[in-house]
Amino acid sequence: MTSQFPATDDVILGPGDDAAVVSAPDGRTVATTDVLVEGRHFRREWSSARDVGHRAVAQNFADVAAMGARPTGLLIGFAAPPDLPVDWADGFSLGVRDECAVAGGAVVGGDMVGSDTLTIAITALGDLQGRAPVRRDGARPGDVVAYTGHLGLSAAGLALLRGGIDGPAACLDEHRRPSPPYAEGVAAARMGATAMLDVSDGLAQDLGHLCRAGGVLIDLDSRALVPEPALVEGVRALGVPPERAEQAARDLMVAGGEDHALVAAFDPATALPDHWHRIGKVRSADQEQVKNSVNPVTVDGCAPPRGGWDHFRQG
Ligand SMILES: Nc1ncnc2c1ncn2[C@@H]1O[C@H](COP(=O)(O)OP(=O)(O)O)[C@@H](O)[C@H]1O
Ligand SMILES: Cc1ncc(C[n+]2csc(CCOP(=O)(O)OP(=O)(O)O)c2C)c(N)n1
Ligand SMILES: [Mg+2]
Ligand SMILES: [Mg+2]
Ligand SMILES: [Mg+2]
Repeated sequence: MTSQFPATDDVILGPGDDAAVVSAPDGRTVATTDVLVEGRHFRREWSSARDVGHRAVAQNFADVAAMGARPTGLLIGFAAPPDLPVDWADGFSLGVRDECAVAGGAVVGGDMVGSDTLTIAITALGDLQGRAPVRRDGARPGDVVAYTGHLGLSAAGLALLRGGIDGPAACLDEHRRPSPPYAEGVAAARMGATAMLDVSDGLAQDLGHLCRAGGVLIDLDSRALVPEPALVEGVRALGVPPERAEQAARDLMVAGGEDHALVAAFDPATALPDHWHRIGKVRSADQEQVKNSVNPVTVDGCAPPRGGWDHFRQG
């Protein structure tokens, strides 16, 4: 499984010994881990082995990017039932290899064990290149909130798969192989982003973490949340009537997760990096207000949609 993973300049010693050695020129390494469990995070009927390889890497390197770091190394814990076809493991490895090539990191090690449930536990490393990490707790009142990447496509893709609907491809593809804007994490850090995270659970939910960490509130501007045409198309394919499609798509942007878009706060005097879209503002709050608030994140001053899925269960 390991020989097909190419090394990069960061790899001093790759897989094969008791541990790998990855360079960290400035002495600051970002480390993060995420686990994917069959049935909860992916289904073999909905995603190919190669898709799952892509997604496993993307989910982890998105967290590296969200700290403002450059992806360097990956360690892959692969726990599989004994009857897992060898082809599946090979396909998974190809997906991992190809997503590593996109993100810029390398597989430096891992472990393979037997398990009743197919489970993939990845640890990802990144290089801060001498910068301070962009944390969740740095947003200040008055900051602009902006995102880059996709919002809502993956959630639409999941709803389409659940409904057995074969399209539009842009939604299904984003669910199967999310495309985090890795390089934008570094770009945002260079531009002085005050706080940042990747959207895995849903925009409003994840921005809630940023609010609670920073003791602030965030209000999103619905006019700035412009759904991409493929998302509106996906919502239409789910059976939402045309007059409600735009709003349903916007709700998916706010409530859907797993696209691994990057969302960050910036000082209002800073020009946003290219490809970033302004979607809201950080507001001041007293600590108790934030701690006790069910919805520290609002849209036009109102509670955000609770979840994207309800819309489609109706249809
Ligand atoms: N079991 C755990 N042990 C230690 N830290 C954890 C554990 N689960 C989550 N964390 C930490 O909590 C933070 C948020 O985790 P999570 O919500 O999974 O983040 P993300 O959505 O970015 O993957 C991370 O810093 C993560 O490392
Ligand atoms: C089969 C299947 N069912 C449901 C989902 C939806 N889903 C699973 S986990 C998740 C949220 C993110 O996962 P989590 O494990 O919390 O990742 P993290 O936030 O740690 O990156 C979502 C929306 C899915 N991806 N696949
Ligand atoms: Mg996590
Ligand atoms: Mg994250
Ligand atoms: Mg994560």
